[in-house]
Amino acid sequence: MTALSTSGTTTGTLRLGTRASQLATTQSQAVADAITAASGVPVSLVHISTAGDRSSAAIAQLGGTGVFVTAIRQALLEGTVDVAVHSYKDLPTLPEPGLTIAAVPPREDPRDALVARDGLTLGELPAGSTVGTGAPRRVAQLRALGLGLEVVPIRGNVDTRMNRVVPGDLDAVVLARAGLARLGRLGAVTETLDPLQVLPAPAQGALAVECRGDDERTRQVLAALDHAPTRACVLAERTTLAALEAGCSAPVAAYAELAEGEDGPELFLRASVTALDGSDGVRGSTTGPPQEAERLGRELAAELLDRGAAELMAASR
Ligand SMILES: NCc1[nH]cc(CCC(=O)O)c1CC(=O)O
Repeated sequence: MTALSTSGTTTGTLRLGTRASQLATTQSQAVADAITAASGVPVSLVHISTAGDRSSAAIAQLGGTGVFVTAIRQALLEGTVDVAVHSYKDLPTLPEPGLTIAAVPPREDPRDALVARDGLTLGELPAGSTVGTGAPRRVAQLRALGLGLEVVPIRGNVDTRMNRVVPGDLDAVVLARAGLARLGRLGAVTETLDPLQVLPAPAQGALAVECRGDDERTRQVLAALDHAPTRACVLAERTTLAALEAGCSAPVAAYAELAEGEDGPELFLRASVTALDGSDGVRGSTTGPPQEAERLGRELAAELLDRGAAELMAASR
């Protein structure tokens, strides 16, 4: 197939805006390659600097992970780029006027991963061990395990965080397995955390490929990358988060899986809200057809709110 010449540039090349971090450029390049493989359309990467990259303040203080997204979306809306690839879990739950998520590619393993000294697992770390993570959801769930772990707030890119596991610094860090997979760093993982212990963040491991809503040609090109099962799971998880009226920095986890049931595909959705100090929490689950992902998310959130989720989140602020 040959490239059509109706994009924002005269050459037919799609311009894909990306942050300069290694994770962002790696996943952007993977999507760029998939676009070209599926449609023959050439894609060029354009680096964009965001407030989150320029500051080393805690993400929560900068206004949440949305800081990584704003500058990229601005470039899309201004027309300086045609496509953006986001880590889906970093996107605010409110849709952005003028933009559309044109593709949700197949998801990576969404679970969290432990990178610990001496090959240790979570259960093998002695009480008092230091475990680094910046995400309130991970902080709360790690404390709730009751293992006596000392959770230490850290941030920075994947390599910066992994490099903290050295004698005299941290005993372990917890990261998204998907980020390590994309960077080819799975060899450092000492345990993939069971969702029964640490439930992943809504949309963790998934990508959102975004373009302007009125850019029909780009929408059509990107549609070839869409994976309906991933889209349904992410929709269920993010609807739960939105219905809890929680931001991305609330200690909220949600994880949907698709399995083949007797009457067709079944979506199994779990969610939790945990007090930041780990002293209390609520968990719930529901199942139903993937076409009803939004209803499942709303109903699970309503159940958790009934059981005290709002109070847990308020106490965690
Ligand atoms: N919060 C930052 C962030 N946003 C997306 C990923 C990579 C994994 C993913 O796509 O979910 C990470 C790193 C991490 O949580 O360790």
